[in-house]
Amino acid sequence: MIIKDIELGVINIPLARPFKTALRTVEYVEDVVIKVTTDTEFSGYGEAPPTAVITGETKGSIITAIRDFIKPALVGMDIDNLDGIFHKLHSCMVKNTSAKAAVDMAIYDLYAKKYQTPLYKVLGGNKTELETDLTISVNPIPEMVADSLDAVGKGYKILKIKVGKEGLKDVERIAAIREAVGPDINIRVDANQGWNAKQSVQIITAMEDRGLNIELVEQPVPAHDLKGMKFVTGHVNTPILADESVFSPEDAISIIREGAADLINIKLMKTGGIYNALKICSIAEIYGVECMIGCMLESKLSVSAAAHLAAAKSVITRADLDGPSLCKADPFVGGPIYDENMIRMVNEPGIGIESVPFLVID
Ligand SMILES: C[C@H](N)C(=O)N[C@@H](CCC(=O)O)C(=O)O
Ligand SMILES: [Mg+2]
Repeated sequence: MIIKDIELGVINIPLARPFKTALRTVEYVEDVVIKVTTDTEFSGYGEAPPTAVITGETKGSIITAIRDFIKPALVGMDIDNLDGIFHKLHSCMVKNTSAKAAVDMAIYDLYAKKYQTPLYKVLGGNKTELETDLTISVNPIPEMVADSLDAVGKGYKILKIKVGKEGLKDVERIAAIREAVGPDINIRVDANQGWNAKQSVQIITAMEDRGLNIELVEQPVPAHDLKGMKFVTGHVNTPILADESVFSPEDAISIIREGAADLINIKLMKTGGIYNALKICSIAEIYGVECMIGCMLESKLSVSAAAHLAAAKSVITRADLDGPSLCKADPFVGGPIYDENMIRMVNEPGIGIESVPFLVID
């Protein structure tokens, strides 16, 4: 099965509610989607969100990276030569991890389709369902309480609460949500780099002293501040999860060796796809560190690639795969079933997405 072409397009899906973090506010999923065609009837699909504030990529940069660098490197290669394909993918240019992720997942999609097997089984997995959290955007406290209660009413048992914009006031945010949802709901907190190290210790300690029972705090300090993250991890009891600080397998080794975080959030858009994400899984297994699988503002296509990875790896013990649930519509046919907090894997070959409606870019 020989790679013939990589077709590019864009999907535009409105979000059910504006998505607000310490880094940005977004109202649409407006992602690049690709179709890798071959000399057979099989095609593979991939998706890349332009998350400029995290990966540095824009819609334009993703399109250019794929069209001008990745496609010329991969056209003509045999899908069975996975190792060769991924070496070329990662050596044809540096960074541009979301562009690479879209192509990586389309290649895995094709490989699994060739062998008529669901991707998670090709990756060696046997989990048939995953439980995801739902993200609550950072807003005035009464709105966040209402959104949290709404999520719990829909069956979510894990909430990921966005904070990081108002310092110590975040303790009041979490206290109000904890009081409203009760003790049985799992609360994760994501500051998206919004605090400094000392502030983080003060805020997290205050949450601990008030008995708010937080499962973990995600990326409290700026991505580059490993020293600060290590300070926080060493001075609080709540587990610290590294997100924006870990893109590559090398980053994972540094964070773990430094003791800078307790947990790692793997996102295909940071690793450049499944190939490097598998390396992070192996590193985490060796060091006995658990991982979360996360997503950016992505639709069902790329989130499903991440779901396949999570279904394959026991070291991935937590899922933040709520992208499809945040979207107002699902334009795709096939793939895993997103039933609020539960993601159920299905037996279709590859990622499972049968068709991708997109606008073709010349
Ligand atoms: C969507 C997901 N739950 C999430 O919060 N992802 C990111 C932020 C993604 C973005 O800004 O697109 C995270 O920080 O974990
Ligand atoms: Mg995060």
